[in-house]
Amino acid sequence: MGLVEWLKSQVVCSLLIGYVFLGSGLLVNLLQLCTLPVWWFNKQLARTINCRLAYCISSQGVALLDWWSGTKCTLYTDPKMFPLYGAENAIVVLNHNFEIDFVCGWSFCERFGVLGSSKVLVKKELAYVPVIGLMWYFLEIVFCKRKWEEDRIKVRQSLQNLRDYPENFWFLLFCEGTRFTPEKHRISMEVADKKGLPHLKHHLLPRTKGFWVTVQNLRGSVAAVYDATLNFRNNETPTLLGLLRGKKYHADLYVRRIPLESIPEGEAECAAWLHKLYQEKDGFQEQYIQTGRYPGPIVNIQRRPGPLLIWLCWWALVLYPLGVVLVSMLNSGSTVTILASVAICSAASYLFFRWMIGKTEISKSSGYGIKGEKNS
Ligand SMILES: CC/C=C\C/C=C\C/C=C\C/C=C\C/C=C\C/C=C\CCC(=O)SCCNC(=O)CCNC(=O)[C@H](O)C(C)(C)COP(=O)(O)OP(=O)(O)OC[C@H]1O[C@@H](n2cnc3c(N)ncnc32)[C@H](O)[C@@H]1OP(=O)(O)O
Ligand SMILES: CCCCCCCCCCCCCCCC(=O)OC[C@@H](O)COP(=O)(O)O
Repeated sequence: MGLVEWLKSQVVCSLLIGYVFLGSGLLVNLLQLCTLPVWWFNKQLARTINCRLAYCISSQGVALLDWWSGTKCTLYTDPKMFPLYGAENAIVVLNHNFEIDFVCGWSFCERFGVLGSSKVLVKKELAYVPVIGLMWYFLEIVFCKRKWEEDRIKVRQSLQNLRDYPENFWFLLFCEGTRFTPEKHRISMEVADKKGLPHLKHHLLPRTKGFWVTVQNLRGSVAAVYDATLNFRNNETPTLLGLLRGKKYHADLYVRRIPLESIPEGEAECAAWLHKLYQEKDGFQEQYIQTGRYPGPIVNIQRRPGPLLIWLCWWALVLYPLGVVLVSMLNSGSTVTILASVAICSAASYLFFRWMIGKTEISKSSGYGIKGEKNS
């Protein structure tokens, strides 16, 4: 391990990254709250401002992935479709096996210029995560309780609201509804048996209602579904903690563009279409595992410097006051007081950031998809 790698792996670096993320995030949240009056007289302007503000938060995840850890993201897709990515609204259907799949999603959004406006059908519990929750609220992200009877009206309404969104967006759907675990897989295959559906080897049985209601409500304002399959080289199971410690991974994403017109309108037909899509996705996963690559050609798309520049600005802006406080403490306080204050503040921010990271960990995944267990 070289000196730079060793430095990156030190807990103090993770602490500083967490501190910058929380400090800048809370500041952006405050600015987002200040946009509230703008919504009354110019909704589209308020939305555009909030896309830019959200970019200032989520681009830090991209900087962490692309620049700090140096993780490579390779895109397999039809080069003819390439010019459309980022130039149209799309629904993205992605497998849900990895703890950092959302960071890779952000990275691809950034490369195609839709990071600030990207959307997702997300579980309600994440609305209460500091920084991210409020950011998503102002981005009009669609929250669900994963209880269809309670969700159906709210989800439909939230989707309808997006029809006149002023920026191009990708709407991400993890149709499996929860992260893959062997137990959830076994149970979902029992459901597949009951429904007379073929077994999937690498995916949970997809939930179809969210997909159907999204297609139905965004038809006319979204041009296509991007069927996306993500994997990591060398059988890696990447983690956010790994990224924070500077560990480099290599993500491979296979994307197929499917025009929205080709998706059936009726609920049952749409559900059958999605089940077929997941059987195909399962085939791509199998091919990746066997051969280390996907069927399509590779399209080169480089990381961009924007997230790094913004991150550096945040470091300067957020660490400066911390430095001033430390220096004034050194000048005035007793050594014991200084050491105690530094230890308490470091421990508090470490625990807080560690709790947030816990939200991404599959070992702490919800009981959703396991019979009789609650969703959260
Ligand atoms: C060029 C580059 C292209 C792409 C780049 C890639 C990506 C970039 C894109 C965007 C990035 C943007 C943002 C990323 C940032 C952050 C995202 C982070 C993560 C958040 C993700 C989540 O929170 S996932 C959880 C929430 N989302 C979902 O759950 C979506 C899927 N779920 C649904 O659609 C559900 O239907 C529902 C939630 C709408 C409702 O759920 P509910 O459970 O109430 O109802 P269901 O109808 O689904 O369930 C009942 C039926 O299911 C059957 N059943 C029962 N048990 C199981 C089981 N274990 N498995 C499967 N099915 C089961 C049951 O029999 C019922 O069947 P019926 O036939 O009777 O309906
Ligand atoms: C520079 C540092 C940038 C780091 C940013 C990351 C901050 C962490 C904030 C937590 C964001 C939470 C996103 C979690 C995404 C996720 O993967 O959710 C899981 C759900 O789909 C399904 O949940 P489950 O049923 O529990 O499997």
